[in-house]
Amino acid sequence: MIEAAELAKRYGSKTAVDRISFTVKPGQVTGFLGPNGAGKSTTMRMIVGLDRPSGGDVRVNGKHYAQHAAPLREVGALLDAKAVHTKRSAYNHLRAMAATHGIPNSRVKEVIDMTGLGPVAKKRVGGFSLGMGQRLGIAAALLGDPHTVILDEPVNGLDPEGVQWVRHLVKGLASEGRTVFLSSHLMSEMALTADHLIVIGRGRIIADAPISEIIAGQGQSRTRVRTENPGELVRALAADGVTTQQLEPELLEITGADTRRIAQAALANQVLVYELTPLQASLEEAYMQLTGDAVEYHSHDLPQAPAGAGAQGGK
Ligand SMILES: Nc1ncnc2c1ncn2[C@@H]1O[C@H](COP(=O)(O)OP(=O)(O)OP(=O)(O)O)[C@@H](O)[C@H]1O
Repeated sequence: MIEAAELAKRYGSKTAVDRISFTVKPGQVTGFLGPNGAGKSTTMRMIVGLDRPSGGDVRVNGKHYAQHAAPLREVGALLDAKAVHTKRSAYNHLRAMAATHGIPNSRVKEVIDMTGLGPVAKKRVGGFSLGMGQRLGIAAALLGDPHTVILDEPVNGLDPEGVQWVRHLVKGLASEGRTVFLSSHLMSEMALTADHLIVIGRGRIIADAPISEIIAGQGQSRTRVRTENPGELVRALAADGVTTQQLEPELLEITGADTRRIAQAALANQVLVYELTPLQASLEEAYMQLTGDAVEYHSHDLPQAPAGAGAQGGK
């Protein structure tokens, strides 16, 4: 269990994390989601004592990270996959870590097997690809067989097989009752991996809920309607403050009214409707709606492309 209370971090005049409170529970995968610069890495670094909070508090299983007698057995973290001595082999790197924490060599072999590093374990880490470096970082995080696992962007640089492997690994760790906290800016990946989401933007928590609730709550109900008399239906619904968009002569997309209300309006006005389809917002749409105001670097802040550039494909 990770518990943050009013946790804050300032760098000079910049507030990276703005008095956030949240709990990461055991037995499920909690995703930590947010745009670039939202404060995810800073928060994770404070959890493991690598950054000192400017305010508030964060504890793992009731104690500050450094107060644990054997922190590596309590919390395993992947924070910066590149922070490894490049001249050592993966095996020697893990062995050195294990030796300083009283972890037996047999565990080193176990995590090498778990992370698929076997074939490259004796090679120098300096020559590792980004994906191999990520696997080594995850192996190091799991070395102490910790109750709590914190992974900052673990799928960064992994190929599709690697992404799937991380997904199975973290779900497996959670099913064993461990606390798993995982950051990403990849919505699609979170939808497949996380049970619960904490969404952060500009250092503040925007949402903290089960993933299903985030999807259901954010996407305003939209319905696709085919009717022989769209004008009449639009008039009937407009009176109730509902927004409609006519996509084709007999096709409407209606926002802000559920299917029952649309059917009632159609019945009351004797309008024939021959399709009524609720449209669910994708996680991507829900995320864009949530973080719309919280993105630090908007793409449209970039200089405009010259007129006509990139316009191919338009109809
Ligand atoms: N050491 C530092 N000194 C000054 N500012 C910092 C420092 N570390 C982070 N920041 C700033 O704090 C904010 C949060 O950064 P952080 O790296 O925690 O975000 P993030 O959500 O992990 O982003 P990303 O997805 O890009 O890694 C950013 O605006 C960043 O520029």
